[in-house]
Amino acid sequence: MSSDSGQNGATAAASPHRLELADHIDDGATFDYIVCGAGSSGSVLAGRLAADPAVTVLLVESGGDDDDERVRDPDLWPANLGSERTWDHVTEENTHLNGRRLAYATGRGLGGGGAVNAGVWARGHRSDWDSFAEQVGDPAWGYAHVLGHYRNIEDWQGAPDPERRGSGGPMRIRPSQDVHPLFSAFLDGAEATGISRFDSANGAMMEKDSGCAVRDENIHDGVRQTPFRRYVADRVGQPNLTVLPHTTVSRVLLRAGRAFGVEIVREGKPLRAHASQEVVLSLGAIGTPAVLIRSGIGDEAELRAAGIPVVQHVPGVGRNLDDHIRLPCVWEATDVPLPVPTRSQAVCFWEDGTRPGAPEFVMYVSPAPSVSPESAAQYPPPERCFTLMPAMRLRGGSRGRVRLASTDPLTRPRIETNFLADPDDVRSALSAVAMAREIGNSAALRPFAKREVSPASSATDTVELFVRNAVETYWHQSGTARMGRDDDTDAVVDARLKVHGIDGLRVADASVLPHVTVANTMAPSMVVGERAAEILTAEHG
Ligand SMILES: Cc1cc2nc3c(=O)[nH]c(=O)nc-3n(C[C@H](O)[C@H](O)[C@H](O)COP(=O)(O)OP(=O)(O)OC[C@H]3O[C@@H](n4cnc5c(N)ncnc54)[C@H](O)[C@@H]3O)c2cc1C
Repeated sequence: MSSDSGQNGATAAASPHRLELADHIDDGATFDYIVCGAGSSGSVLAGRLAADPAVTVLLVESGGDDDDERVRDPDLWPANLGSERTWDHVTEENTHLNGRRLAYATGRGLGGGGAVNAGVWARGHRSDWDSFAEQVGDPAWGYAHVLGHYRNIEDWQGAPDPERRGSGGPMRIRPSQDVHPLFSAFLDGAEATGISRFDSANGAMMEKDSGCAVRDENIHDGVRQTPFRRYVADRVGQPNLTVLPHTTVSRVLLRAGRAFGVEIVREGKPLRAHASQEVVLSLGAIGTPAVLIRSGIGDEAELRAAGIPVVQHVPGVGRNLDDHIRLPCVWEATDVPLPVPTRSQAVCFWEDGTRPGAPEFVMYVSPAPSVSPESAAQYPPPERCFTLMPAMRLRGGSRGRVRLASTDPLTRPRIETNFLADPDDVRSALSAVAMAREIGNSAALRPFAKREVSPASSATDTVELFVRNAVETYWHQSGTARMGRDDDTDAVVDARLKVHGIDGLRVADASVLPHVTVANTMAPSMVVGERAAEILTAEHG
């Protein structure tokens, strides 16, 4: 392996954080496993597989290395948006959002979304995991089993909870420190609505219908703990692991119903890498369906229309795109000092009875304007303000779809979010905004709130117009290659993450989740990486 002379040149070579990454592979080189995508799931999987020195692993990533202050310092996370560290997808027009197109970024580079995100550690609710286990018919996806994965993943720094929290795992997790009074007031305001307060957002609270707490975060000594840094970086240099950045997977190589490698593009040149055991797609909920479709695995009518030879008719590929929608509501702030970093230190969850026992709503706070361009035009945010950001899950009728716009691997896919297509989701959005208004206008937040800016009304028509202009993604794209039972014709992979009808090909990332978890999706994506490692190790030794 030689030094990566990619984007940062000589200056970056002096950095103590710089890793000696591969800068080429031979055309036709063979590895036991090829893991495609070095994001939250792929990093966990590649790191776990490479722990066995007898196993060779190629980890391919389209983006660059992670030697970047915007990765290390979680307070700089917004600076990653629009940079080379993100795929800056833009959705198709959505008639339910007044024809708006949404910015729809995902992470790019070593660590993927886990290197650019806001550093919230949110593990998913018991009901999420139990519903996955039920949908795939395998208790190994259930909460009880997943708690074991979390105990292995975490090095928990908060109040001891040995039943639920791990110690000594790769990810150092702690409750947010030095909580600013704005966030304490937010928690007081949430409690005043009847929501109970918990010690941690990821302990017993993830077994209740509602709750509020200081958030947990994957930050240690001010440095973000990325899945890549914590699972892979220490193994870079091992002879059995090749990490190849700046390399894009164009398609899976398939013969007689079996995957035997991938076609990749590096510096504009196509190359092939072969896998003697398995190819795993961990390209995220937008990247994975795009590569499956380019490989001839997808809806046969769509493949034919794109001129791609049909290898396997799997109609669910790219469908069921799930996410949280975010509904930022703004208050002008008083002269009381506001926190400087834009990361929320508190969170609350609640349910509306759609899925009894499963919270549908989550809310964070930003001490800054965090609104869509259309909402900003309608309700200009003052210079000093804070934003309450309720978010909600979508019902089935509002799920979206990812399709190819071109067979070129670097051309953005077409993404339809379909947000708010289901009329019941409009009703839920109105109730989410009502809860934000109750907390934002509560006595607890009065010292911080000079006046409500948006929506500042309870009139249904006004709030509905506000909602359709305000909706934004929470960047929790999931579900586009979802797991399901063998007789579930819309599922893409089975409970063991194997692509239906194809041997030697698995998917391990947020795209396999049948629905988005209650809050953020990095930790659940890491569990998918852990499950994939558990499955592959059990099957291949
Ligand atoms: C701005 C932002 C803020 C977020 N905030 C939080 C948060 O605070 N907490 C939280 O839990 N979650 C957060 N998330 C979500 C979380 O980061 C993702 O859900 C999670 O990283 C998904 O993991 P993944 O492995 O499925 O995909 P990713 O982490 O996206 O990894 C996929 C990788 O595959 C690579 N790739 C894609 N296509 C190709 C190709 N053809 N060839 C080669 N490589 C390719 C990508 O570059 C990427 O590195 C945030 C996401 C974003 C974008």
